[in-house]
Amino acid sequence: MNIEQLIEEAGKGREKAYVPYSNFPVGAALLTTDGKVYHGCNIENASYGLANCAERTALFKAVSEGDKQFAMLAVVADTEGPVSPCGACRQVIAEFCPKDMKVVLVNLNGNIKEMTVEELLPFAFSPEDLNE
Ligand SMILES: O=c1ccn([C@H]2C[C@H](O)[C@@H](CO)O2)c(=O)[nH]1
Ligand SMILES: [Zn+2]
Repeated sequence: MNIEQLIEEAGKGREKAYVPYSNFPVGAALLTTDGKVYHGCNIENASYGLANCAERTALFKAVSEGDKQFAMLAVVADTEGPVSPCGACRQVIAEFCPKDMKVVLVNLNGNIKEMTVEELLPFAFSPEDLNE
């Protein structure tokens, strides 16, 4: 699975978005090291603050199925430039994904920004910080 293919999968995730409040669908596709793809979409709620982003949906789906070895994440939304994941998602991405893993951020016009997990959240608070 290459970058372009994973971007296409993120688009499929976006089609499932439940966004009656923001009308801002976001899609994600999370590739495992053994080649499986988990799709994610944002899922909103009448209690607005309970919205779950596409990135966290994909990650939580994977972790809940026992997959925790990730190779790449793609995220797509209809933004002016490449979509920028929120702070909560950056923290969750940093929890589960290697620092040097590629995160591919795109919009519907084909603008692509490739970053690493560490670039997305420098100096992250991480599981190792809890070890004495
Ligand atoms: O990277 C992002 C940014 C925003 N959202 C969602 C949250 C909310 O449902 C909507 C508007 O913020 O977009 C995502 O899913 N991912
Ligand atoms: Zn988010």
